[in-house]
Amino acid sequence: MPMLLNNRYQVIQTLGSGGFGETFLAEDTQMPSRRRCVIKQLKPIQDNPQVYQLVQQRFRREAAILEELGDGSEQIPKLYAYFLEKGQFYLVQEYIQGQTLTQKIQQQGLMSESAVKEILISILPVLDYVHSKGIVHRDIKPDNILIRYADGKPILIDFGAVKETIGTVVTPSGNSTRSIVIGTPGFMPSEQLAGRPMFASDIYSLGLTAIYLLTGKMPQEMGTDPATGALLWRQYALNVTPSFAAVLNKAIQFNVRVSAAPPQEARFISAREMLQTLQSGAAPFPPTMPYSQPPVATVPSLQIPENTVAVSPSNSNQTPVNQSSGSGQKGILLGSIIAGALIGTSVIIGFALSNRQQPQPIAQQQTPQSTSEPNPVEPKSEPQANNPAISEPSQQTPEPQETVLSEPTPETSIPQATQTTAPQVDRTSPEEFVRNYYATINQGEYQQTWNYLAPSFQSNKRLHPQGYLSYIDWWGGRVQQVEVDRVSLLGTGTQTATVNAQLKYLMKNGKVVSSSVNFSLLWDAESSGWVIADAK
Ligand SMILES: Nc1ncnc2c1ncn2[C@@H]1O[C@H](COP(=O)(O)OP(=O)(O)OP(=O)(O)O)[C@@H](O)[C@H]1O
Repeated sequence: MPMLLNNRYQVIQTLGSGGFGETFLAEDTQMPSRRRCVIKQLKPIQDNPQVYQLVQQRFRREAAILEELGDGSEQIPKLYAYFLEKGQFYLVQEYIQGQTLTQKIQQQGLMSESAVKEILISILPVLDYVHSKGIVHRDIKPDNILIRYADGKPILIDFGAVKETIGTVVTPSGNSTRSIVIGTPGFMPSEQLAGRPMFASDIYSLGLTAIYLLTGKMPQEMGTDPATGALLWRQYALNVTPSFAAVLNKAIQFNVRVSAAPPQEARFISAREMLQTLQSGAAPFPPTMPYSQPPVATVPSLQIPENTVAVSPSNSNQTPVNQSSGSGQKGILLGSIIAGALIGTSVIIGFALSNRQQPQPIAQQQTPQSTSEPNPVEPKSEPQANNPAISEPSQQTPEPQETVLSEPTPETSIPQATQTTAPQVDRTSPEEFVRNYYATINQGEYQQTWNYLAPSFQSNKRLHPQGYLSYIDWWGGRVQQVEVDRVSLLGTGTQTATVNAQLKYLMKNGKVVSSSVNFSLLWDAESSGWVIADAK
């Protein structure tokens, strides 16, 4: 008797299976056409009622995001339904008839530069759209891009955020955390490995996916330059033009710190930037320019399967979970060993980067259309410029629309988080937090500092008309550095603090502007850290 899920979906075959559960091809018996669908089963990694309830809430929220993404782009499968059955979570998605990029290369051989460019030009707007919703895909690789038979368009599948949700665990002290890092060894940049996926992490993975299409080689199969750590891929793709090679090299740069590194040594900061560079046909920097690569790229020098793995950067006794790829190579044991090796690396990098639990990137902006330069207004002349979190609104920017993501859900909303009893020991002081905020900005870690803003503050349209893009326009584009002269505590509640910071902005145009900012901080129990609710 074939399996009937949710008393509705008739399973036809298993498409894949791994640590998170199985993926099925099924027929919807309650549709006249018995339309086909893909059902993804996800099992929570920790089995206890408290976790189950949390995962359930988060799963609902992630499902809402997937629904929105699928509805907003025809290159993302639609979410038809989600349900819970026998303690497991299921997503019912549109079935795309097509071939993964891995299957395509295996069957048809390497792709030409123009074919790869075409795929990038078609998928980058999708990625830009996903990022505009505050979502990092986390697992871009040849297995997770399908080329649809009907129109030849690339389709982005298998978003990692849902799996991360499934990886929710409760620590012995009773705090919940997303304890796992989702991604695929070789395709994952170091910041993601360290538990801090950024929008630019997807660019890195996409760059390596493009290199795979040109070379037929997985990242681990190619050597790295011992001096720079750069991936030595050009020898496998000799026909690639220098300008296209330079675009790909910029996509796979280790460095995502825009202000701290010369532009030629930093990764593209957004999908849109990469798209524009590709479309302009110009090299992003002279191809002979040296570039840096993540030293961690050399860590998994074993023969690594391209499977998605989940590793824990913060909880090393968490059993790593490995999910097999659709190609049928399981490699669970090897994957686990590698995941174990990565845990050590992750812990070190994770601690080096921050003491905060991985924040969920949340950005509420719609895909901004304007590519114009921001107004070169000095901080003093604009009230917003005195604000630590703001950027100059571009006058040509369309008003972003409210989205389902704009409203913090009860589970992540600051008010609720602040009702929870926060740990009273080992709390970073509010003053230290503010100093750390600017130190992190000075390091160019804008994604991280953006995540220090409460969702309601992020979605302040006056300050951030284009969401995160406005934020990095300001910090990455105009401000060279911020000097913190003095930080003083003005008041505290049990879960709140008001802090004044006396600042000096060193602007890129050479001006120096002094400013006084009052921060309203809230304690976020979920991430065990302060968040900025307001700044004036
Ligand atoms: N919406 C979809 N339409 C058609 N095929 C799909 C869809 N989603 C997944 N698949 C295919 O199903 C197979 C299994 O997919 P999935 O990626 O969910 O599992 P997996 O490869 O085991 O997981 P992971 O990539 O997370 O390790 C793959 O061949 C994939 O291409």
